[in-house]
Amino acid sequence: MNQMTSVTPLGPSAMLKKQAASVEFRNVTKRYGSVTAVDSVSFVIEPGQLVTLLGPSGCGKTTTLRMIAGLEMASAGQILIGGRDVTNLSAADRDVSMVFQSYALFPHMSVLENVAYGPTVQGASKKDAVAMAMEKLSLVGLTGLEKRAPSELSGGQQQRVAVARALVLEPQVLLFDEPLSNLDAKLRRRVREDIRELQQNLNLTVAYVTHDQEEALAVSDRIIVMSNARIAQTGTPRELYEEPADLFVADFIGDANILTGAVVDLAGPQAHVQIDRLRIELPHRGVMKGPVKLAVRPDAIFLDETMAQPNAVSGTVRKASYLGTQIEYEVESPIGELFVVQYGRKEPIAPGTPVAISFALQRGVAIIPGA
Ligand SMILES: Nc1ncnc2c1ncn2[C@@H]1O[C@H](COP(=O)(O)OP(=O)(O)OP(=O)(O)O)[C@@H](O)[C@H]1O
Repeated sequence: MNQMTSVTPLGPSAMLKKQAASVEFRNVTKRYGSVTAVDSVSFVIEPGQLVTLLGPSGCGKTTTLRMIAGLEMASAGQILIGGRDVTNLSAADRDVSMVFQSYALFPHMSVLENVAYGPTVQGASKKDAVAMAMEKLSLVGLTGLEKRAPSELSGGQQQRVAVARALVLEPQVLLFDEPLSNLDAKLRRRVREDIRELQQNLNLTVAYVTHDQEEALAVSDRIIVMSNARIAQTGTPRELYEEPADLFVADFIGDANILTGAVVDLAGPQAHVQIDRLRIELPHRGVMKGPVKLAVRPDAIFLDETMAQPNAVSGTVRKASYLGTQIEYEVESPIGELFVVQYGRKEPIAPGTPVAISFALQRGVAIIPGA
């Protein structure tokens, strides 16, 4: 594989600011022999949006990203960038740049040379290439470090060089393949915020691969959740968290208590759901009367020691962990073992204490259709 970050040629208009472009997959499939890595996937990334491809190892997200770049060719289907069919175009003809997980910096070149390399190879004069590189290094906050070798930089700084090198040819689309995986936990948060800020300030179209759901929730305009080579659900972070389409998404995005209940009545857009002694009303999302699964977020469950709740299930606290900003509980109840998170400065409820369990109905409880 070509380890050069940029896969974009420098055309005559490369010095001009380009418009962010859309990316569209129409029933795209990728097969490696008998393995189907991506199976008839369709989506649209709107211009100027940051969209993450999120899913467990082996679900097909890297293959999808590499097909946008033209580093893998689709076995079937159509890929459009900015409305142009690029399905059969090589990487060099797609106007796309990629930041690789490993950064792929040239160790024997300075920071400046690394960033100026792409424009130089593509025919820019040395002066223009240096000017373009300096501008991008300034954008990523590395002015002053131009002469250093990559080995003289921290992991976070190396990552920024990789971003500057991908930006320098002003591609229509920028791709990130697990960009934070070589950084320690503390840096990760800062760098992901930097990437998001840069993307928004420059109005870039970005496709971003991660298997970390928290990272995806934090940086994305929209998330494409993949499972077994297919799309499980596409939506904003909030839509995925609050209205997971199936048990896989409910479990993969954030923590969820998966409970069994029954729709006992349908009234307009609302479903009346019975879970033991709890009766709740939720938007029905196409469910029929009968058994359903519910995904209940840990912070949508309330525990009350007074036991005086009319619409509540009784339970017993089994474990309480005080974590500073939150207290986490394991609670035993007739509706199952519950994982509960409470925020705010409170004394933890002691293990063994009987509690009344109720749900926040406005948010954090979702019906899973078809479950
Ligand atoms: N070059 C290849 N030859 C054969 N099979 C491949 C090849 N590349 C990927 N695959 C297979 O395709 C499937 C999807 O791989 P892909 O790398 O896209 O997954 P991923 O979601 O990015 O996983 P990870 O998070 O582990 O990188 C996997 O089953 C993988 O083994």
